[in-house]
Amino acid sequence: MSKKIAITGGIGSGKSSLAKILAQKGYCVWDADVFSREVLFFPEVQARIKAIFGNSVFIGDGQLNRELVRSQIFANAKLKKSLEKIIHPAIHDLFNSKYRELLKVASTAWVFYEASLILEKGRKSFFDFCVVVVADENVKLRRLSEKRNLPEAEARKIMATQMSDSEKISHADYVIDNSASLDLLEKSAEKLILYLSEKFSSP
Ligand SMILES: CC(C)(COP(=O)(O)OP(=O)(O)OC[C@H]1O[C@@H](n2cnc3c(N)ncnc32)[C@H](O)[C@@H]1O)[C@@H](O)C(=O)NCCC(=O)NCCS
Ligand SMILES: Nc1ncnc2c1ncn2[C@@H]1O[C@H](COP(=O)(O)OP(=O)(O)OP(=O)(O)O)[C@@H](O)[C@H]1O
Repeated sequence: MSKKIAITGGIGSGKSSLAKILAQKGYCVWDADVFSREVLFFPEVQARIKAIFGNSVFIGDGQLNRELVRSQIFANAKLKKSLEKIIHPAIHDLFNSKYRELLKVASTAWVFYEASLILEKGRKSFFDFCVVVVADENVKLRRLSEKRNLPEAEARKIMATQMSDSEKISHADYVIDNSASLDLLEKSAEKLILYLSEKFSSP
């Protein structure tokens, strides 16, 4: 039986790093941030975003000016909600249509789905299993600033809109602490696979 396994966690916790390790091990891994970039090219999605944010949020080739939208939505909860109301249903539809296609050819595949807002949006029950990645706040802030060039003040603003790690942990089926090295994250990924293989029997 196929399984949908959510990987969630706060900004900078290491979801993408865990997802990358799993993909390197050959698992099927999808990324909600990639889906969100894809749906942003859908004409109906662009039209609705333009109606709220104005034409200037799209630059050449129909690309979203991400920095501009980021600065607007994390300073204005109403705008953030409006954007999510447009993008999230489109992402959900894309997931479902991809999942249906996958099941036609691989009915026992596990799909790992990396997405930041699964718990905030009450989407846990859509998945068979939910992995929460956490890391110490200072570690997340340092990584985001040094490796992603995201200033601490901006990172904190985004964190303030997300569920705290302690609350996320209370909803998790499995928790990975990624405060230490990438080698240790790889070991945690291996342990996770062993756990899932016992729980679900191998894919
Ligand atoms: C605001 C946008 C344009 C900023 O783009 P940018 O390239 O700077 O960031 P990126 O998309 O890589 O997101 C980085 C991280 O920010 C956090 N984040 C993004 N959107 C949100 C949100 N709506 N609420 C809370 N945190 C968010 C997540 O932890 C995410 O992993 C972009 O994040 C976006 O379109 N957000 C709305 C869609 C959404 O909710 N995405 C997140 C889940 S799919
Ligand atoms: N254990 C680690 N050691 C060192 N650097 C790490 C570790 N884990 C992640 N990083 C780095 O920290 C940054 C944030 O990690 P990552 O992108 O995996 O987080 P994320 O949870 O996917 O963030 P976002 O919510 O923004 O998508 C990245 O630059 C990544 O390379």
